[in-house]
Amino acid sequence: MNEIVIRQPDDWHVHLRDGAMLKAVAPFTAKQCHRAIIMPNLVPPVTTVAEAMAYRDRILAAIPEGIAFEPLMTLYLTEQTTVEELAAAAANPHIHAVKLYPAGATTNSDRGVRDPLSIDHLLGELARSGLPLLVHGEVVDPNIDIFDREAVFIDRVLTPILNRFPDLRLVMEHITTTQAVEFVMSQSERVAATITAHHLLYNRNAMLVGGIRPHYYCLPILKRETHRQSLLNAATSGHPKFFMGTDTAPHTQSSKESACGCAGAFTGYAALELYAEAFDEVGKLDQLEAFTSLNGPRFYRLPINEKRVRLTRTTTQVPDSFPVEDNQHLVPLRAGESIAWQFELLE
Ligand SMILES: NC(=O)N[C@@H](CC(=O)O)C(=O)O
Ligand SMILES: [Zn+2]
Ligand SMILES: [Zn+2]
Repeated sequence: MNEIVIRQPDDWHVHLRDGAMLKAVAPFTAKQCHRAIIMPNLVPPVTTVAEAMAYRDRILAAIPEGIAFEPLMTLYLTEQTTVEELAAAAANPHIHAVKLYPAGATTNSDRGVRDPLSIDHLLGELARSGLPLLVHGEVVDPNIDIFDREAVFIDRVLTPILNRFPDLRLVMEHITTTQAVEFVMSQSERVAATITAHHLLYNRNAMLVGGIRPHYYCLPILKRETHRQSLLNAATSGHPKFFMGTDTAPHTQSSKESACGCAGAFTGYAALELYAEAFDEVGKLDQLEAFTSLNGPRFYRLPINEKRVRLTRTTTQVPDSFPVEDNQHLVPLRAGESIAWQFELLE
């Protein structure tokens, strides 16, 4: 297959940041996706409905004229979040989820929740309203190896929470392991998962063999090949529990290429092309549309997009970097290499 036409996708996990970075990256996501779930881990985080509405306005102001893009806002759960704020979020048409970051688990998660088993009043409210809880699923226990943190989180945190709240709707974000695939499959339809393109395309060798490659460092960290195979099976299965969430997570070149570099990979400039490569690798391009454009709206109870997009098999060169501001640059995943597909929105 050298060409494929599918419904326009949505990205169910993006970091658009703020200020100059927002202006630099928002157009990329808006060019490909009609909607995107906007992660709230700004500094300081987006914790109230009022802050989410103000951030939404800044995002819309960063989208080029003539592009129809809908930011689907989320709130960042803290230990100070109130039940009233969550009820107001559920009643707001622009807020579509609430995000749980275990404190210290990832970029800008310091204000997250130290003990996710201590917020039953908040989880009870989400279960009542039906507003989905999106979870960065890794424990922060220093005794747990970084490659095991997702699997341990399932046993220690996710299982008890889901047992306590049978109505809670939950998305395990950016899953990276066989254990996560099996866990999500073992649950009812109220539990789903996003999968990134980079976790479908790469195992940990990409980050560590032949030199340490900071642009492949993201959290949860790339795992071994068997896990990548499980993710590929899940994503290309057509099962409605799995959908696209790029976790495009831009950081400036200087903050990535550092003795203590930030976690996050910038893939939003070519999200669909990268997913197409992964699906093509296993001969499953016919399942791409379910993953990128049908399963997400179904879980979030939103209509399917009307527009179509075309992917054409054409080798395209990836720039070494994109400008942000002044001397700041953004290095994309695959910088200086090529991508096998080209994206086009059909009007
Ligand atoms: N994925 C990452 O490695 N980084 C994300 C945070 C996150 O999604 O965990 C970021 O905000 O940079
Ligand atoms: Zn995360
Ligand atoms: Zn993320």
